[in-house]
Amino acid sequence: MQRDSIYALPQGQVVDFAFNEAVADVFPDMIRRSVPGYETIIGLLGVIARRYAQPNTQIYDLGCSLGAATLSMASQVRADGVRFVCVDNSVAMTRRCEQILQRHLPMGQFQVECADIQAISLEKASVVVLNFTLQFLKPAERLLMLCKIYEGLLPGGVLILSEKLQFADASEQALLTDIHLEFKRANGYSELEISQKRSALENVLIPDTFEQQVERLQAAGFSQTVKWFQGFNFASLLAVKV
Ligand SMILES: Nc1ncnc2c1ncn2[C@@H]1O[C@H](C[S@+](CC[C@H]([NH3+])C(=O)[O-])CC(=O)[O-])[C@@H](O)[C@H]1O
Ligand SMILES: O=C(O)C(=O)Cc1ccccc1
Repeated sequence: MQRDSIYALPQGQVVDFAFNEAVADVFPDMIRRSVPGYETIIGLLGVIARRYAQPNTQIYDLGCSLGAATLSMASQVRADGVRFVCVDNSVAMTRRCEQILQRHLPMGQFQVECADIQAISLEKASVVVLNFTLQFLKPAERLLMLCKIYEGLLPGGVLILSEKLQFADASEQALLTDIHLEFKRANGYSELEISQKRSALENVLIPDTFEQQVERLQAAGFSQTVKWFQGFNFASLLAVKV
């Protein structure tokens, strides 16, 4: 695995974060050292998918990056005739994702598409995964995305939604942000790396509060929403279409 040193040297002017070739090259290391609980979430979302996957349906991995969520689900799901549809709008990611999935899954069991997740249509979905992807859409566009997912889900289907959280309470926000910084330091990131990446993400990753997430899921039609994981300021929810 290649080590992430993208923000190790001073960058006169830090440009907005993008999922380009350089990021794709180091992505597994970057996300593991940046998102507390990432590997646990990947493993456990496979267990959730196993419960909700229905025979002869599709499982969508939206903002799939290198396909980690799909690989976990493919190893867990037992239902017959399930197809994985992996979508990401970064060519750097989808090219690598295609190669990785080819090594692990039979052809015909998956499809990788380079597209904006807002532009695709979902069909016969029993499981939809948004693992740290919704946070990169413009806030005003997030509800419409969830409405589309709700429409595409079959009855009894599930959305697994993982997001970086913001907190309305200032002291909770300060504490969890601070512990997240400590987590990054503990994983070997320098103060320069941490601060340059923070600037790069400032206008790109805009977190919502847990309350906003639940309200929006309800507005989209989901009647049951459960938070099943939280690691500091990162959480994962599941929302069921009854
Ligand atoms: N509008 C969009 N359309 C399609 N893709 C998008 C869009 N916006 C962002 N992306 C893609 O969403 C992914 C977000 S990373 C997901 C990790 C993965 N789920 C994992 O479980 O390893 C999370 C992170 O890096 O914090 C990137 O690959 C973007 O190109
Ligand atoms: O690094 C951070 O602070 C994050 O919020 C997570 C992240 C992880 C990988 C790419 C972009 C953002």
